[in-house]
Amino acid sequence: MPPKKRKTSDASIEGQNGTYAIKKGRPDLHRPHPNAKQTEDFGIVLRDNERCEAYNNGTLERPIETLEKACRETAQKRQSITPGNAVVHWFKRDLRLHDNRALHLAYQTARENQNPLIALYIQSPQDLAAHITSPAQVDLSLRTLRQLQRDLGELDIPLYMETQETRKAIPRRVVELCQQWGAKHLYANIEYEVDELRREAKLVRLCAENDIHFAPSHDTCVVTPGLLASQQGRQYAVFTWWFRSWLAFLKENPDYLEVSEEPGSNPGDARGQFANLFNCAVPEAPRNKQLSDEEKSRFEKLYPTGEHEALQRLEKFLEEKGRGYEAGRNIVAKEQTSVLSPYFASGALSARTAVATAKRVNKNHLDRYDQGYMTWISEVAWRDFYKHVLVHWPFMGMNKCFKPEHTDIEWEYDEEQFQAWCDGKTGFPLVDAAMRQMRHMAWMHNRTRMVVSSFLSKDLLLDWRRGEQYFMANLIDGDFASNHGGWGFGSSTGVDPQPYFRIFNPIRQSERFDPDGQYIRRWVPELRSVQGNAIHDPYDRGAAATAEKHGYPRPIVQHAASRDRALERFKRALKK
Ligand SMILES: Cc1cc2nc3c(=O)[nH]c(=O)nc-3n(C[C@H](O)[C@H](O)[C@H](O)COP(=O)(O)OP(=O)(O)OC[C@H]3O[C@@H](n4cnc5c(N)ncnc54)[C@H](O)[C@@H]3O)c2cc1C
Repeated sequence: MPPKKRKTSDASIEGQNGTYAIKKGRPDLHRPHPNAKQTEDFGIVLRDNERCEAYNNGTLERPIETLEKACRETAQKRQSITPGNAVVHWFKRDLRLHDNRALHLAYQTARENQNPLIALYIQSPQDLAAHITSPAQVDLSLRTLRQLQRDLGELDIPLYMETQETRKAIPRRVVELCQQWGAKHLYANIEYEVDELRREAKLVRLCAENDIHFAPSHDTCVVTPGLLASQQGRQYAVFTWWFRSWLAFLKENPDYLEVSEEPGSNPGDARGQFANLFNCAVPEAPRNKQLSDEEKSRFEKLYPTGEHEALQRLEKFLEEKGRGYEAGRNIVAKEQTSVLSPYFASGALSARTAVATAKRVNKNHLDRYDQGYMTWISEVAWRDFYKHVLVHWPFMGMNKCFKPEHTDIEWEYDEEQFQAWCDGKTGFPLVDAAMRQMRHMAWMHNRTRMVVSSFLSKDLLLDWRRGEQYFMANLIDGDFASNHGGWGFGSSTGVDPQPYFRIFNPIRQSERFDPDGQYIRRWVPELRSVQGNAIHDPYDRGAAATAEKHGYPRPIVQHAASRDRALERFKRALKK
């Protein structure tokens, strides 16, 4: 059955009917959650559950609706704006020329009006701090900007970059720059996090007041958030149903997989006209986001810079590993996955291009022919799914769980155990290997992300939000929606989660997904000489002397007892 279209959103943000209004001055929305005292020590602001209810029953406007309303209410004004002397594209997490919706629109407008196109990037240390962006990701973005500047330069398009310390100042600054350059048209792609949507809404109004045409574009998802709904007109909370609807939508609307052309060269003498904007210095990483020289060169080797690399990796992966993906993707030592997530996160690669390319090599099918390609397409769809979820249930971006009762679970805050988990010293070899892989590569295999998130939240019963934060602070592919979604799955507190009573046994997971211990031996040198099955549980399987000799820690918890404790704690909160 084809999906019904949701009423509150569309591929174009303009022309919608808003039905919600913010009820201002509601103290219930600011009341702290009973667990807030404990979480605030870890920078986790936790409000009571009324906020979720307010979004769910429509008495609190969603940030996407705030943006839609701003676009709707300024639409008439926008129509009256005449072309200026330039068109601006504001790059954010869309650092590519290929298949970039807003950039393409910007170039079209520039060409129609014989205007030069100017590209803009603003680094905001406050934004990086708020999103806990890892130094590895900051470095990748800055490297990508350098590459982008070169590519744009070949088209005579300048890339102006600067740092704005205060995130609140950004909308005003963007308008100022447009005015300085005589630009009457501004383009940008929408970011779906709560603060970003609200900022975008503010900018839409500010631009309209200042005679600048700005209506941001949907770009980062293959299918725009808000377009898929169940027969009852609701947002799906279960991936399987949502994915069916996603596939049906793309079959009905194949244009959603059409990639946008790259911009062409600027007309006339753009170099002469905007000479001071060419050769702009790429911003420095803020102090607390800097890498050592050794880390820089390590990450650059692991994740070479830019969209050309991303597109090559995509083609190579599909050609060499795509068919074997379904069979091999869970074997953690096999390196059967694409490792494209850093490029999706920095925007060097669009999800649309990824799915369109996979469809092409899969004889033009999304859900037939080769199982490897089909599964890979469905994995890329998970990325869309979690963004749809965040847009519809914005409280998920406010430290809340999908179901309010899950926010009531009583978590532990044992610092020593948390540190052992971070350091890869829990005494559970697969968990430790994974945490050390992340420390070295700023990346972790999906299977082990599931294992370590389950271990933190169930075996250690530590607040999953601390793990979520630690991942963001360390992953090169940190992406709020996917990370939150993954942690919601592992801790059984999110949408479509692992049921709370199904608790991964880290030793069993190790036997299944690293059967010969190759991954463990690679990342845990203390266990390299351990033979056979003992690699999964050295202290209980006759390799205690070797493990001890090399300083490998004993397990910090007993899985069976921890499991019982977790079940009891979940049941108590869920009143089972
Ligand atoms: C606890 C936890 C935290 C996670 N945090 C992040 C994160 O911060 N950023 C991030 O991009 N992914 C995150 N994921 C999802 C997934 O682990 C990574 O996307 C994947 O491991 C990246 O490797 P790859 O590019 O080789 O993936 P492939 O297997 O090649 O998949 C291709 C692409 O599909 C997408 N994808 C695959 N699996 C998922 C998934 N489960 N959820 C969402 N998208 C998916 C990614 O964009 C990925 O690059 C998390 C998963 C868990 C369980």
